[in-house]
Amino acid sequence: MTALTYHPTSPRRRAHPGRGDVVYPAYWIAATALIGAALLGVPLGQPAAVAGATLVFIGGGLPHGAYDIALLRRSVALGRSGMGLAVGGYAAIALLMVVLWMTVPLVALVLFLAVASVHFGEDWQMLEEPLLRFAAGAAVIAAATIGHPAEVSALFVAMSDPRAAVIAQIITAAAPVALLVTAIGIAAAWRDGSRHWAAAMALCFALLLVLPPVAGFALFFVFLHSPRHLAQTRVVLRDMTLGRWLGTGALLSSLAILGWCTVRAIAPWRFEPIIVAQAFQLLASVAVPHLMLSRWLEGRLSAAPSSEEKTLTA
Ligand SMILES: CC1=C(/C=C/C(C)=C/C=C/C(C)=C/C=C/C=C(C)/C=C/C=C(C)/C=C/C2=C(C)CCCC2(C)C)C(C)(C)CCC1
Ligand SMILES: [Fe+2]
Repeated sequence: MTALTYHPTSPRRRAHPGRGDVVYPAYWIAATALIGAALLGVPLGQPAAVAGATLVFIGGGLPHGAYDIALLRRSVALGRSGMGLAVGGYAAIALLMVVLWMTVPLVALVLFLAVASVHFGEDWQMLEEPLLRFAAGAAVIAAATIGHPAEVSALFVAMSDPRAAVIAQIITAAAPVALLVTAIGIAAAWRDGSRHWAAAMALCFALLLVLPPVAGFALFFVFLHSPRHLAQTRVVLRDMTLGRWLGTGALLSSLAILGWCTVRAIAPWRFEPIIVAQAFQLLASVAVPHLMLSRWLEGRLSAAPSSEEKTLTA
């Protein structure tokens, strides 16, 4: 992994050389283990393996959004009522997304995929062009879909309704363009010094293409996307004790799961999605406030660069 340091650059360049080049050894270990399992013929697409991958992406991925409110508190001074408003607003937006899943699941699915593309595109801070970043974000979905159209289509349908198969078809049609644009993004990231990230993402896209979709997604989400967030967050919240850091992650992630289970138990649902579909619906629900907050915080930081930003955006 590369140290989280700031690289000074020309004031006209948005992206800093080597910026965002954060990959931990755990990623290479997990990727190697998955390749080994696939070569040994482990059935990674079977229900038990999908359930395992679901546990991994919920347990390992959910905590990375748990510090959103703590980050907000570092950015603006919040009194008691301000805190209540922030937490309430965050939970209300997530709840609104849950209501969308209940009432218009197809709209929720389209919104989820769009939000995910923008959010995963934020990992590509080394790319200056917003369209390149969006394509790179969308390529995570595109690679899994073009590699396993039937499985992804079935998952989309399980999350929403039978018309979702058309969405999988549209993504399959658009996938070559997204992947081609992303290849340019990878080359640019490599050229500009973010070599660990470029190599890790190139391998991840290849694995998303060949491995069953939930396994490939768990690898990306838990070992590439979340650690980047967590590393940046830890820099800002460095004075949090380890106990409080772990406690916040565990508590808020558990609350999000508990909230999901409560709503599922008391609200009238028209359908009963399988567990992996529900796990993606839960992610989608917290993804919306997570994206809104991360964009707002980034906007504030770029409007008022501070010494903290120098480390935060490294
Ligand atoms: C603070 C707070 C809280 C918590 C929170 C949290 C914990 C968050 C998290 C957040 C997060 C954690 C986010 C995430 C995001 C994610 C995403 C955005 C994802 C995406 C994905 C996708 C898009 C996928 C796709 C697919 C499918 C679905 C199938 C298969 C294939 C594929 C892979 C393609 C609460 C609510 C309790 C309360 C208030 C405050
Ligand atoms: Fe995230």
